[in-house]
Amino acid sequence: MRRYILVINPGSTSTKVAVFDGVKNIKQKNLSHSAEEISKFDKITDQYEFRMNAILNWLKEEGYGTSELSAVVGRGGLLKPMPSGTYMVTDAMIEDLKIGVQGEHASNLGGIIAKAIGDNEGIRSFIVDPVAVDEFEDIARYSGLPQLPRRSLVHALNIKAVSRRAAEKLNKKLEECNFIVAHLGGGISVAPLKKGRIVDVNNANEGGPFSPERAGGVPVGDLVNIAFSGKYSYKELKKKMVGQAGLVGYLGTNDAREVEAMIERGDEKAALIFKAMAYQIAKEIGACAAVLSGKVDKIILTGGLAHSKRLTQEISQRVEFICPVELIPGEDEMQALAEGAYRVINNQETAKIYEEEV
Ligand SMILES: Nc1ncnc2c1ncn2[C@@H]1O[C@H](COP(=O)(O)OP(=O)(O)O)[C@@H](O)[C@H]1O
Ligand SMILES: CCCC(=O)OP(=O)(O)O
Repeated sequence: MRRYILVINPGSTSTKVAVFDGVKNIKQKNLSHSAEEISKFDKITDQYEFRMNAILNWLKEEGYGTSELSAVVGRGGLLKPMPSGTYMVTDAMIEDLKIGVQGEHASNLGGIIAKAIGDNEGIRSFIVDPVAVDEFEDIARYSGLPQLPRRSLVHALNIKAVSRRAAEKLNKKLEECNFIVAHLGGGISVAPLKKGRIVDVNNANEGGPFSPERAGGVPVGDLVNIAFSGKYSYKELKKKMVGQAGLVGYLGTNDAREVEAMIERGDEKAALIFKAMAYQIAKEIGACAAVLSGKVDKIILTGGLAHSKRLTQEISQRVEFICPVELIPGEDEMQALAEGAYRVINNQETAKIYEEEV
């Protein structure tokens, strides 16, 4: 009997799910979730059943049973800062994913769902290059307020995967390249890669450019004022910053395709907001060029939003003075997750243990 690897990738606007035969993607579905659908849930862990059902229903529709799986691999979440690699999902990891030790994000469900399915079938579950991967240089950790160090929360999985692909095209090893990668998804990470290491990033959950549904960096004094205005509870304000801001806040949708349709219909506000998002992304790329002292081999635009010509042209015309811009729309995450699990089940690599690494 053939045995498959199930790949689960919960993002803020979607759950991507795929079945792999070895490292070959044989079936994939991107299940999109509207801001309205997601906003019903108070906490990320409350979405467990909703996302689990969506995955199991899809598997059933496609005619696969969980008994045909050899391993389950999920996108890892906001765990403690950790080195990159493939990790076994352990009980200690599950505890931290449930608490959300570095915050709330859909990717916290990746390991939780993977382990539930894996344990049920008596097979192994893994995560690969989670968003908590931390390769910062020490200089990047200072924020200006000693109590609040800057943190590495980043689309590490896709950033590493597309960077490997871009390095190959240059006939170089990743460790020989300096890249700036802008992952443009539900959240946005703009990261300088120095010799293949993510030495800084805006923090996709809390800073940098605004994104389809996140506020990004906002004026801090004004944020303190509204936090103490009595208008919002702690929970309401946290949720607003990561789920009801950005494109959702200005235009009521997290779907860039809908925003483009509004622009096509002549909506001037939508056009200006979309341009403003591009402007902020370009500005962050400029900052990364300074981190790399201008020695940049390539700027890479990736993630779902990199499908938008309007957005990538707007960004490119502001940054192509730095170096060539390459578009890798969508993501390599599903492939990277499957390959990470495959290397371990084929004994080419040993899975790391979370509690030994953090
Ligand atoms: N073909 C497309 N053209 C324009 N925008 C797109 C396209 N496909 C996806 N997007 C946008 O990309 C964003 C989601 O990116 P994605 O990387 O899938 O996010 P996540 O994994 O964080 O949920 C959404 O705003 C979505 O509307
Ligand atoms: C917290 C960083 C990861 C992130 O923002 O992922 P999505 O774009 O999938 O929401």
